[in-house]
Amino acid sequence: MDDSGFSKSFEEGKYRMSAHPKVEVWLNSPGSFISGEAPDESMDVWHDEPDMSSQTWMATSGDVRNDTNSVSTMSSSGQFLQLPGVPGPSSMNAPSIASFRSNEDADDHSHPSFSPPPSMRVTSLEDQFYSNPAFSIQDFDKEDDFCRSKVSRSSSSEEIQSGEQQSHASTTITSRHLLNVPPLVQSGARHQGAMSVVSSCPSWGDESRVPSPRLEETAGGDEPWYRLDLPPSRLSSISDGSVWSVRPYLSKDHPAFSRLKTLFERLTERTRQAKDQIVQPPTPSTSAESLNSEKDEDRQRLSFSSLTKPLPAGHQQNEEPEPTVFSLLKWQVRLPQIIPHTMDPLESRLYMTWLVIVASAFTYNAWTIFLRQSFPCVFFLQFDGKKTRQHYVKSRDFKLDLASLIPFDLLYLQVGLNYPILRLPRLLKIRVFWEFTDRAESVLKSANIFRIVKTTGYMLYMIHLDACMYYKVSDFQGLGSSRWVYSGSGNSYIRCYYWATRTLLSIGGIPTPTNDFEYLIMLCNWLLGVFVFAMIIAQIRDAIGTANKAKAEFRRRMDSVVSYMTRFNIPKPVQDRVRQWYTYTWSKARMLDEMELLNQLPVKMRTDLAIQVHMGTLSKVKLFQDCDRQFLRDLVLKLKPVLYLPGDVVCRKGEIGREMYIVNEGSVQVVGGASGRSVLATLNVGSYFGEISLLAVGGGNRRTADVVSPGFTTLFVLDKKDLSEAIKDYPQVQEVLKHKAKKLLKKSAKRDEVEEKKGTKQVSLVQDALVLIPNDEPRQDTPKLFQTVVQVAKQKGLASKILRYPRKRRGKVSPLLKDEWATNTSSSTGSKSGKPSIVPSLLDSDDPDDDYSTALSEDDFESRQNPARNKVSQGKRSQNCSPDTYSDIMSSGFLIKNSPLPPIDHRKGVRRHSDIPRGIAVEVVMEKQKSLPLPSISLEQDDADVEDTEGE
Ligand SMILES: Nc1ncnc2c1ncn2[C@@H]1O[C@@H]2COP(=O)(O)O[C@H]2[C@H]1O
Repeated sequence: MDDSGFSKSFEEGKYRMSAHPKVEVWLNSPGSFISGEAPDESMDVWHDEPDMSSQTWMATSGDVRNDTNSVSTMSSSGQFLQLPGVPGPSSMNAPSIASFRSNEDADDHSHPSFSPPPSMRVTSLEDQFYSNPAFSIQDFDKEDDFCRSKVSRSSSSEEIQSGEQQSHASTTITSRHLLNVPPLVQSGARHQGAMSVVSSCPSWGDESRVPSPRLEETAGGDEPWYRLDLPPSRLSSISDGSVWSVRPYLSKDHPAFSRLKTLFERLTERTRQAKDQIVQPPTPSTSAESLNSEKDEDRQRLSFSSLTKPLPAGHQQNEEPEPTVFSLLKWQVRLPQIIPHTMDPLESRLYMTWLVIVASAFTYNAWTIFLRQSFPCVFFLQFDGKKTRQHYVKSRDFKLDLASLIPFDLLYLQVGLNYPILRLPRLLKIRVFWEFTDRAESVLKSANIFRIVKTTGYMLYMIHLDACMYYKVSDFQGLGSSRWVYSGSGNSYIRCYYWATRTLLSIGGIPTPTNDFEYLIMLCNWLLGVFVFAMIIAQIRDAIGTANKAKAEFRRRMDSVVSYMTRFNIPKPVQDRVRQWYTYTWSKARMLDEMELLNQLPVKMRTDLAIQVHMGTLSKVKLFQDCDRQFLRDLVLKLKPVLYLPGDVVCRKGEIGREMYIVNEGSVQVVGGASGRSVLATLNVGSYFGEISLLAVGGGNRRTADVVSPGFTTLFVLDKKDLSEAIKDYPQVQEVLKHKAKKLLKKSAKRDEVEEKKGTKQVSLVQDALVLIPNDEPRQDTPKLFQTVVQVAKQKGLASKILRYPRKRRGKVSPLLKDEWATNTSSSTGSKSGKPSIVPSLLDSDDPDDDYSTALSEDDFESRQNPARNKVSQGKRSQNCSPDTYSDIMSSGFLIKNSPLPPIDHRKGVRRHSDIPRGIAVEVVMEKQKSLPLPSISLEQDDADVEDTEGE
C-alpha cells in the first residue's frame, strides 16, 4: 500500500484501502471492477483479463494521476467524480486528452492515420478515459484485436457511416453531428471490448470543459450500430484537419457492455441534472431547511457512487438483472435475481408483503405456542415447512432475527411434538409484527378501523393467554378436582376461553377458589383485567375519537359561529350564507382550513404538496405554461384558495384592485355592458382575472368590470404584493399579463364606442354606483343651552358663523372650503350642469380603508367627498352599520332595487344630495371626471345650498 492508502498493484483478489471514506474504482478493462466502501475495508478486484499490467482506473475521489502500471496516488479530499464541464465538490486532475499520431501520420501529414505503438496507446487512451470517461472507454486486450477505422474530416456531408470499414482502413469524417459506428466483426471473429473514439486533434487536449458526446444504439440488422452524437463544439475544434479514430470493438454480448452502457447512461443523466441545477439556482427565498435538503439531494445526485446503485423506478434499464452467485462448497451456484438487492421500505410493495408474511408467522406462533403447550390436543395443523433463511448481515436486528431462527424445533426429534415451547424464540420476531402494524396504519386508508381491529386483537390474545394458563393450572391440579378448576367436559379450549373472558372482563359468576393457589391466580387475573382492559378500552375510545375528530371539530366551529350570529342578531340571509359556506367547505375537503394543515409542514414539503394538489389547475393556466417550474414553486404557496357562494360578487367595477384571481373550481362571469348586467365573458378553470387594475394597465387601479360567481366557485387569490414578488424575475410573465390586459381594455373601449353610437349605453360618464347606509341612529337633540346661545348671538357676527356652521355644513360648502371647491371644479370638466362638484381624491389614495366595501355614514361619506373636510373631521368617523349587514345588503342587491328614491336619471348621471333621506340606503351615481386619470365620484350640490353658501 502506498502513502495514499491505495494499493499499488492490481492482481486478482482482495485489496485494502484506507483514508478514503468511499472509493470506487473502475478498471479500464472489460469486466474489471474494484469497489470499496469504508476505510480499511477490503476491496474485491476481479477481472477476466489475464494481463492486468495495462489496466487503467478511475476513482471517485481525489487527484488522479496514472502511471504505466495504472497505480496512482489518490488524495482523500472528496468523494465525487468531477465530470468535465460539471462542477462538483471535488476535482479530479484529469490529464489532457492525448493527441498522438501514428508513424504513418508522421510520414504522411496530408492524409494522416492513427497507429500508435501499443504502450503509447494505453497511456494515451487512459488519458482519454480520464478526461472524458463518459465516452472514451478503451480496451487494449490483444494487439491483433486492434481493429479500427480512421476517420478524418473532410467536406460537409451530413452523416458518415463507417460500416464498410476494414481493419486499418481509413474513412473520412465530415463536419457532421452524428457518426454511426457498426459493431465490428473482423475476419469472422467478433471483437469484444469497449467502443473508443480517439481524437488526434490537439485542441481537444486543451479544452478544460469538454461536453460528453451521446452514444446510442441504433436499430437495424442483426448487429446493432452505435451512434455517436458529437457536440458541435467538438466539430469546430477539429475543423482544422484533425484526425479521428473510431474504433467499435465492443460486442453487445460482452458482459462489460451492459455495465458500460449503464455507466454511460448514468453519467449522462447526472450531467443533465447538474446542468439543470446550474440553470435554476435555488432562490434566496428558499428556507435554510429546504436549501439543506436540496443540497443533500444534489450531493446524492452528484455522487459518483450513486451511479453504481440501481436505477430509479421508471428508468428504462436494458440490462437483465444479474444472477445471484453464491458458493456452495467448491461450486458456484447462480440463481436468477428475483428479489432486488435493496428495497425502499417506505414504498416497496414487496417489502410490505414480506412484513405481512413475517407478521402472520409471528401471530401464528404467538397464539399456537401457548395453546399447544397448555392443551393436550393439537388444534391446528402446523406447517413448519422450510425455515426462513435470511441474512441480515448489516442489519442491527441481525442478532435478534438470527436468535429467532434458531431451530430448537429440531429437538422435537428427540423430545417429541409435545414441547412447542421450543418455538418460543420465534416470538423475538415481534419487532417485525410491530413494524407491520405501524406501516399498515400509515398505508391503509382507514387507519382507524385497523387500529380498532388491532386493539381488539390484543384483547382477544390476552384472553387466549389466560385461557391457556387456566387450563394448565387445572391440569396441574387435576381436571375436575375442585369446583374452581376446569371440569374436563366439553371442548376444553372453548370452556377455558369462556372462563378467561368472564374473569378478565370481571363479568362475574366464576366459581370461588378453593385453595390459596387458586386465590392467587384469581387475584392476578383481576388485577391484570383491571389494568389491561382499562388500557385497551382507552385505546379503542381514542381510535374512535380520532376517527370522528375532524367531524367534531367542524361541528364545534359551526356551533360557535351560529351562536355568534344569533348573539349579534345577524340577518337571516347572512346566517344562511355562512352556514352554506361551512357545509360546502366541509363536504368538499372534510376540513375547513387547508392552509392550517399545510402550515405544519416544512416549506419544501408544503410546496411539493401544494404543487401536487394544484397542478391540475396551474397546468391549465395559459399564463404559466411557458414558465419554468421554479416560478410555479415560488407562486404556488402564495395562492390562497377562497370559496365563493352562488351570487357572490368577487369584485366590483370601480373598486381598487388589490388581488388577482385564478379560477380553481367552477366558473365566474364578467358582467357589464349597456345594461351593466349582461355577461361579457364566462371564465372557467384555469382562467385568471383582475390583472388590469392590479397592474394599472389602464392607467388606474380600479376594477373595470363586475365579476360574479354564479355557483360554488373556488378561486386562488393572489395579492398584489405576492404577484409582484413572484413576477419580478419573470419578465415574460409580466409581458403576457400586460398584453392580455391591454387587449381586454381595447375590447371594452370598442364595445363602449359601439354602444354609445347605438345610443344603448347608459350615460358614458356614469362610472359606478355606491351604496350608502346613513346613520339610522336617532340624533340627539341640540342642548337647550347651546340653542339659546345661538339665538342670542348676533346674526352676522363671527360667533354666529362659527356656531351655525356645523348645522349647515351637511350638503353645503363651508365658506372656509370655498376656495378648495373652486380649485376642484376648475381642474375637472365638472358635472354636466356645470355646477361645482366634489372630487373625492381620497378614493385614489392607498388608504386600506378607502374602498367601497366600508359602510359609510352620511357624515362619513360627506367627509370623504372632500379631503380637506376630511382633515377637519378627522377622528370623528362613526360606524353606523355592521360589516355583516352591509355585505348582506351588498350581496342581495336589496337596497338598490328597493330604493325609495325615484329611478336614477342615467342621462344626467347624478342625484341630488338633498334627495338622500336619512336612515335608509340609497344609490349614488358617480360621475366620471374625464380630465382625471382615475375615475372619481361627483355629487351634485343642491342649488339652494350652494346659493346659500355663496350668500354667506
Ligand atoms: N371582456 C372581458 N372578458 C374577460 N375578462 C374581462 C373582461 N373585462 C374585464 N375582464 C376581467 O375582469 C376583471 C375585473 O377586474 P380588473 O379590471 O382588475 O381586471 C378585469 C379583467 O381581468
